[in-house]
Amino acid sequence: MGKLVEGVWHDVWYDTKSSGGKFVREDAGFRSWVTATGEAGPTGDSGFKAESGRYHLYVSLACPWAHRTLIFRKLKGLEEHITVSVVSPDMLEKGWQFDEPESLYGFNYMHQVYTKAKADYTGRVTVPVLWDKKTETIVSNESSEIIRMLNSAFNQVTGNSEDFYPEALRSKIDEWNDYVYPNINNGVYRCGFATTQEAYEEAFDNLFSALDKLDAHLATSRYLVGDQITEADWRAFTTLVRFDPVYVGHFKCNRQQIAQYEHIFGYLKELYQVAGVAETVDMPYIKRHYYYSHANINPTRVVPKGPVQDLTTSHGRESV
Ligand SMILES: N[C@@H](CCC(=O)N[C@@H](CS)C(=O)NCC(=O)O)C(=O)O
Repeated sequence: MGKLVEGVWHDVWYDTKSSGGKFVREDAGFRSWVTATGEAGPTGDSGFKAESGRYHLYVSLACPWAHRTLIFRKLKGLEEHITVSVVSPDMLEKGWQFDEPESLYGFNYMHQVYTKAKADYTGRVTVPVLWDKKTETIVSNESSEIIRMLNSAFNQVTGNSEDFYPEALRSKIDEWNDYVYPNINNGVYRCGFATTQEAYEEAFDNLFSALDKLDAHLATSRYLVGDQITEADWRAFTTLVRFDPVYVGHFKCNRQQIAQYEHIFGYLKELYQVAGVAETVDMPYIKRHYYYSHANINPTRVVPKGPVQDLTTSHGRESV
């Protein structure tokens, strides 16, 4: 784990001293958009037109943010149009690395992808990364924006017009995202990476009150926003599916398991059972990444065997 400073790799853990023991996630550095026409999106430069075969995703199967992009690639029929490289589950002193040299340039480390895009880059080397093979640069390393691109920019390429961010529901989706991101998606990391008791307890309380609220909402609402699956659900899903196998133990999110939440558990199973989604979930890889890579949290690097959890059984959500 570390970061680039003016293009040079430094092996440093997160600085929580300057924030009272709290983990604060850095903003992403590359913020352009692929669009249907190649015009600029809401931020960044123009010139990234949606074309088959032009783009490449760098992901970790463990990372909940990268996982979002894999789900959208799958559900939007983009597998034959956007290629993928998967990093090794083990993120060690040199950050994300590849088990085999990656296919585009033969790089062994993810930080080489960043310095290929910007030789003097300063910042964390995160996944996911959406790479443009044509101009040889990073389009975006912000998953919330990558999934919006995948949701709509390639519709003419794929003929798939399924919409997980429909105009009429946007304000409700945004509202849920703004609540779920700090308290749940990043909330588990704020528990696990806290370096003071106070910072941990604050994150823990926020996390479980948010999960309580989610459970109550899902008692009467089939999905987060009404009766159709939206982006807000996929953003929640990637954290919920990792919760019992990883976050309960490794990140000390142990007031209760998701399996003990009546409504969230059925909701998690239903999302898992959507065609194609289970194929994006690699639980042995996910567990190996967290328990092996964060040696300051788990110095023995022993990966727990449990829990035994079957997400393919009846979810019972039809009646909600
Ligand atoms: N804003 C980014 C966050 C991505 C992120 O933090 N990814 C983590 C893995 S889950 C990462 O690569 N961390 C490496 C690091 O912080 O050095 C996004 O949503 O795309």
